Amino acid sequence: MGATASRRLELVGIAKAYPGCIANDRVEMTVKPGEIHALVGENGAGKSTLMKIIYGVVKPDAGQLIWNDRETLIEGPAHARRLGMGMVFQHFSLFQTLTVTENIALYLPRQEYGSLRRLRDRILSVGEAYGLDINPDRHVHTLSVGEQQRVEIVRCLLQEIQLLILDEPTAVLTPGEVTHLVKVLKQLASEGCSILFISHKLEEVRTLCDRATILRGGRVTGSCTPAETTSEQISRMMLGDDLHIEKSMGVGAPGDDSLSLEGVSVSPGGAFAIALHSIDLTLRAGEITGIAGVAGNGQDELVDLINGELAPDAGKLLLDGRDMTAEGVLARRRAGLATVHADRLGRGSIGAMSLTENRLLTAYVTDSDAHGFLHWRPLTERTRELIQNYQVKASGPDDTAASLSGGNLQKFIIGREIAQAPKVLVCFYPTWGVDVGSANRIHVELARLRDEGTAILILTEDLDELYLLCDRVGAICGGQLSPLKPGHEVSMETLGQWMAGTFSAPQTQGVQNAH
Ligand SMILES: Nc1ncnc2c1ncn2[C@@H]1O[C@H](COP(=O)(O)OP(=O)(O)OP(=O)(O)O)[C@@H](O)[C@H]1O
Repeated sequence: MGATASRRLELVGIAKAYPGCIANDRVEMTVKPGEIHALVGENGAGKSTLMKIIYGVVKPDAGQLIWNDRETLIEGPAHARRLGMGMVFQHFSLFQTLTVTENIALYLPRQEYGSLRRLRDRILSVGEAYGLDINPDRHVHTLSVGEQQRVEIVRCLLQEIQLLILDEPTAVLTPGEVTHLVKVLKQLASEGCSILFISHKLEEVRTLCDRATILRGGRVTGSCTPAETTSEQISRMMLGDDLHIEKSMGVGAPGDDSLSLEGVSVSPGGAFAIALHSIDLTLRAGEITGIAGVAGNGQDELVDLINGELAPDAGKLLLDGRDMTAEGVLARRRAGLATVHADRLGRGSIGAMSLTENRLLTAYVTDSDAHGFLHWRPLTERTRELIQNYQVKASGPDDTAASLSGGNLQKFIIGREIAQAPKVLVCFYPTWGVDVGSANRIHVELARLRDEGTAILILTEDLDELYLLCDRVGAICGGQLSPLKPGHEVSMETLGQWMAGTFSAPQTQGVQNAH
């Protein structure tokens, strides 16, 4: 029946309210068989909620769902999967202590995969068929964000699938990986599988999707054929007429060395962790340095090393000229180091805690008084300011982190770190899942922080963002750092080669990185 249906999915009057917020307001939408359909909208517009309703994770307050021309009540995700739906969530639903194969086994009915060995073989063959390289034996906690996402995608492709829902699947992929994924999605669509795709990358929506539905404040505000619509027109449907995008971030005026790694090496902390080899890196006050790289090439280790969570085997770390190699996380934070982690709901925040409490997780150094006491009222007030300044969609400082949409949580976390005016800011994926307007605000704030003298390190796979923001760019591959050079001296092709590991040996790094 699925193959002959005229509508793979139709939503009629779908509504969902949370305390203090209407997440979906009488949403109407149709997805045809084999159609790649984008759902776009600002942070908190209700996109994830709508996807969760389709997939049976969230029950709507009202409305109907028509599946393959028949009204259907989705009882839950297992039911949705039996019907032929698969979903890749924004925050991965993987068990960290289990292997890739074990995780996927939990998701499929036993009769479908037989034994773990057979499942392992199927994972390998599906991964190979779609160019999604994953090792079925690795434990999920050893995988980078990008690798975990590949597991989620492969897991959906193991079943007979008629509708694949992807909540920002490309946000953490490199351009090469995105190209791969686009191929996979186009192939699936040509086989009749419909794709529902949430993305904040409007150019990607324009090149990939047949139709787009635009949500604003929980309501459908328009739909279009993306190839025939400009990104600017789509942005206006999403954000209204007040959209203003600052296109240039200016350039830094580098001052003194704020943080230096001198010949730092780290042996792998676990069976699958990446060793760092003789890293020389200097971050200067008033400068943004950007490091590109395919996920899982040592970025996590580099951040943990700078942060004080990973001790080096050799080499030195200097913060503001002080040797802090032997110091831990707290001492480094007190010395003015701040970090925005890749994992925003886990390391970046605690879901069950309020926004004020989450602010305190890292701001207690700046927010406590001279005697170490905390004063709740000013803290709440500062949290309220943070919510306003970064236009975080929340009803107030008492909201839990888990109740925020992904992009709004990202805005909150990055705003929290910027507000502390650190001397050094290390920032993983600064605008992951953030809509165009808010991404621009974050870029402007990062440039302002740089101009005030902070040394900023950005790790991202978004090369457009890297070139837009960074004064110097480089790449990390296999735990080795490429040269770092001004953006205008490094073409995207060269940077792509560096990401693939084609650059001079580490012995010469000190020379190449010298300014
Ligand atoms: N479990 C929840 N409890 C309370 N409020 C919620 C919950 N889930 C979502 N919301 C609220 O519903 C609104 C829509 O959230 P949703 O996650 O659907 O947005 P989104 O469009 O996917 O945003 P983003 O682009 O940031 O991912 C937000 O204001 C969010 O705070």
